[in-house]
Amino acid sequence: MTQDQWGSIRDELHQSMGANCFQSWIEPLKYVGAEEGIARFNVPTNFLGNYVSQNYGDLLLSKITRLNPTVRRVVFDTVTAAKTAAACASAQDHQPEPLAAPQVQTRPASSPDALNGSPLDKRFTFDTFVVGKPNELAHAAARRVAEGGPVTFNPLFLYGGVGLGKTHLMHAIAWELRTRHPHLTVLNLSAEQFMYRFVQALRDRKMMDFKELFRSVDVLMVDDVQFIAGKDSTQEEFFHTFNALVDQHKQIIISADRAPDEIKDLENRIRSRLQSGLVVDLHPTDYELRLGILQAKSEMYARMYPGLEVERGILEFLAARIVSNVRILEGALTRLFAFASLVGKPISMDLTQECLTDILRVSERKVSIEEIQRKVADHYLIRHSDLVGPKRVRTFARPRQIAMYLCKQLTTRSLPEIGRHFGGRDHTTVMHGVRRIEELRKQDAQIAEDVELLRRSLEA
Ligand SMILES: Nc1ncnc2c1ncn2[C@@H]1O[C@H](COP(=O)(O)OP(=O)(O)OP(=O)(O)O)[C@@H](O)[C@H]1O
Repeated sequence: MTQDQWGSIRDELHQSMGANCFQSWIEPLKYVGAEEGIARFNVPTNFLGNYVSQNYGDLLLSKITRLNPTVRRVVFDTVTAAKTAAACASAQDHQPEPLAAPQVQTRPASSPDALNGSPLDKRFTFDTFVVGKPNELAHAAARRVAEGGPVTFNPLFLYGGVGLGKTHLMHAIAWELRTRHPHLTVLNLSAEQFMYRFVQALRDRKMMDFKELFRSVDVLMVDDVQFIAGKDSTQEEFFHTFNALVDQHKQIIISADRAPDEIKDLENRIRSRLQSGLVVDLHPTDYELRLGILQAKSEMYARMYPGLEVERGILEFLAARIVSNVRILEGALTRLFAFASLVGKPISMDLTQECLTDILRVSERKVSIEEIQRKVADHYLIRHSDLVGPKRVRTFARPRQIAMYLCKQLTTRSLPEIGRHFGGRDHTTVMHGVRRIEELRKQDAQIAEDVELLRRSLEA
């Protein structure tokens, strides 16, 4: 930031604070320069430095970062005439006095564009976000907002269940804006942090600062907005902040675990404000999206653990079995790679089942062997007795193998148990059947489609 730019910030502050306040607190600041992310000011007394830091620190930082996004901190050095003289004298003695001047600092911003909001997670970018049917609309809307053009829908309201990628998308927007429009001030924080800051500002009588800060951002992102339900004063302040930013055509992005009209104890005026832009939901993941995410993450892990890789069959198994949320899916893969590298074994199906027993048990869906047999028999228009009976003609043998394969994929039953349900067959017969279908799925499009159809109808 140049001295001229500081001059223009001073003018703005003069306007907004009023002459008295400005003369008391801002006029005495001497801007020294900005280096390595720190903007330095000299102040004549410790008291003034402390006061300005506590009461106007955030405001100054927000104005400075708008002009110079690399600045993360504002530091006030107390420079008195006596100290300057002492420093000169000691320099002449070649005994430099340690710089006794206390440095009063504003709290460091987590990253330049987030001011003091939540730090942005480096992993949460558009590049690492896997798009599928359940999240394609949310992804498209996020991309649109991240372009940073004229504000078309305000707010963008993203909602969906736990671990479905809301925070990931919000951070991706922030990263993208940072690259495309580095001059924009993006504040990203959770609704809980918003409330915390609000309460603190009330307690410290710094509401002016609070209001100024929130009204000075170009893009405001609030995660988990359902948190403010039932908290009346926070809602009130949020409402005013929201309106002020919308009036200035500043983009707001909100996330929540449910739609605005499902958030209880939310004032109606806020609810209708939240609905006034674009409301999009992230649907629960489907099999294809889970598989896509697993593939992307396993490629990443394969780079981190040279020599370890995971076969598609195992990824398909995990995608079919872990249906809860992406966080658990990721956790399973992390554990699998860490475990295999610790025990020094390749990632096999046995190792997967051993290492993930607890996750697989919790995620076990209530699909029974009987249900699978019934669906398969209906699909191929054969009788149940032929499906499990001894006849080896292909019209019965192929559906039987498909049913065995689905039992292995969708239940936690062991091979011998599955064998018992198929007319007391041996576990090696079941294993052969499962492997056969694994191969055929790659070679025979009709079988691949049948298996997929059956799996979907069993999962539904
Ligand atoms: N489509 C996706 N592609 C890649 N990773 C994803 C996707 N969806 C979610 N994830 C990952 O899943 C994890 C959980 O996502 P995130 O934290 O964004 O969920 P959330 O919806 O904000 O959940 P919560 O409501 O618990 O805060 C993150 O590690 C994220 O990277």
